[in-house]
Amino acid sequence: MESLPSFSAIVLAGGQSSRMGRDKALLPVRGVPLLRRICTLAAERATTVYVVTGHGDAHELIVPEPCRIIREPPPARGPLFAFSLVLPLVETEWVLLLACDLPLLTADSVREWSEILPDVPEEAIALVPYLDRHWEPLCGFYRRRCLAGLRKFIATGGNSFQQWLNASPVHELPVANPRVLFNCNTPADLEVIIHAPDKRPDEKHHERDKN
Ligand SMILES: Nc1nc2c(ncn2[C@@H]2O[C@H](COP(=O)(O)OP(=O)(O)OP(=O)(O)O)[C@@H](O)[C@H]2O)c(=O)[nH]1
Ligand SMILES: [Mg+2]
Repeated sequence: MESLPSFSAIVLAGGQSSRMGRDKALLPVRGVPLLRRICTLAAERATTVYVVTGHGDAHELIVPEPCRIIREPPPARGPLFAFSLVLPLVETEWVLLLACDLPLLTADSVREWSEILPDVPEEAIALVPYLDRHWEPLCGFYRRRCLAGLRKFIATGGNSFQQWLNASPVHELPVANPRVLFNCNTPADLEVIIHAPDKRPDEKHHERDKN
């Protein structure tokens, strides 16, 4: 049997959780903190998992053993910048970038998506879901060599994933079940996940990130 393509993972966990009102990464869903859940899932498939956070002391206690915590110095400068900080550490051609607030993402989806990697055109710098005329940048794969373009974009004052990806050659990642991308940003989103996890979380009822 052909072996699956290898990739690393970067989990971003250094946000301010201003809409949630408390650190999302620590929120338990069915007894497991969101950050711990996503790290465990990523570690099932990725060769190395990097967790980028400015909240290192609290996060160290819940991040599972094989993951590497990369402490980001304050002030937090947003997800695009945090990604650029850790990308130089990545040794595989592909890296899966993940937010910590994806409670419905499954290891099966990640495995399925990773099988597409060998077929992504050489010129593409990333394989990212595109739904409702928006990229879902914090649940997508990036080629390590996107770093040069990313640094240039940041140097010109850029901080939006949407703008960066719109200006770059990106391959769309087809997502059969968009529910797995559900993003838990607010107390209302958390309610849905805790009390009605099987209800289809409605796009209209959860706030999109402004990345
Ligand atoms: N390391 C790092 N992660 C970040 C930063 N900003 C956001 N993130 C992470 O990126 C992911 C998506 O961000 P959001 O869902 O907007 O989270 P947030 O910024 O904490 O929340 P809001 O303040 O409500 O926008 C989350 O996993 C955050 O923890 C940052 O400056 N550094
Ligand atoms: Mg979010």
